[in-house]
Amino acid sequence: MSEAVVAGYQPRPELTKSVTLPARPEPITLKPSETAVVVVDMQNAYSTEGGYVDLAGFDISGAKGTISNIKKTLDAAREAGVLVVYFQNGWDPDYVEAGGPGSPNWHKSNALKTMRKRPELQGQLLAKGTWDYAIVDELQPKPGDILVPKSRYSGFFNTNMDSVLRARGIRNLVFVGIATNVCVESSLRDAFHLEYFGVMLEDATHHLGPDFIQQATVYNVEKFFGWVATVNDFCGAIGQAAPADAA
Ligand SMILES: C/C(=C/NC(N)=O)C(=O)O
Repeated sequence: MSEAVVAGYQPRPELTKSVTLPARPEPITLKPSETAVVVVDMQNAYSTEGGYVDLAGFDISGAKGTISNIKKTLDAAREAGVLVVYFQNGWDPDYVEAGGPGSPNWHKSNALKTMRKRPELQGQLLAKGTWDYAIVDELQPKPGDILVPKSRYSGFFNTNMDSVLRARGIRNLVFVGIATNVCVESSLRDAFHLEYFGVMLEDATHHLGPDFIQQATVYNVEKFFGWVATVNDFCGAIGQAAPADAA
């Protein structure tokens, strides 16, 4: 699987001015040209009624607010010249990439389990080319954004995410998306082990499961793997690097 760059990109002048993002456990300095916002799996599957996680029985009523907070984040990031990378989770329509019974994914994936329980859904959940797999309308990628398809929870596993980032000199990753406790946390942990500075915008993520699980990931990120900030703080800080102010 390889990444795709959304066509029509107009290169912007390189922005070198650093900004300080108020974050926990302490503020973190970000240079826009070395920072990317990573949008994790904002597909109909994870945030729209009738999508996979809704059909699997998870509560996604909070997803609407998450979508609008992500939109705000992306508007501010693009304005400041920050790279936007989308992860898109799923498999080929025959589910070869999902793995068979020899893969733990076959046993743990709630999408695959839901389709085994309801065979009429076979071919519809997280299959490339379907509505379920598509990025939600409100967050459609823009020219210059990068799309990284992935087939497991972490966006660094069996993808070229690391090369894509290293080729562009990216050192800081600002994570938004769904689900906080699954693909966001898995990717942020892998980012940490690959020497990236990971920030999670807590109000631009949403969890699958009881509310305490969101707090568990926030705790893990803040204490062990990275930094936690809010959408308003990110937008305020990155706004300081808008082109008119660029050094
Ligand atoms: C449970 C689940 C989470 N995905 C995610 N994007 O966090 C899945 O893909 O089955």
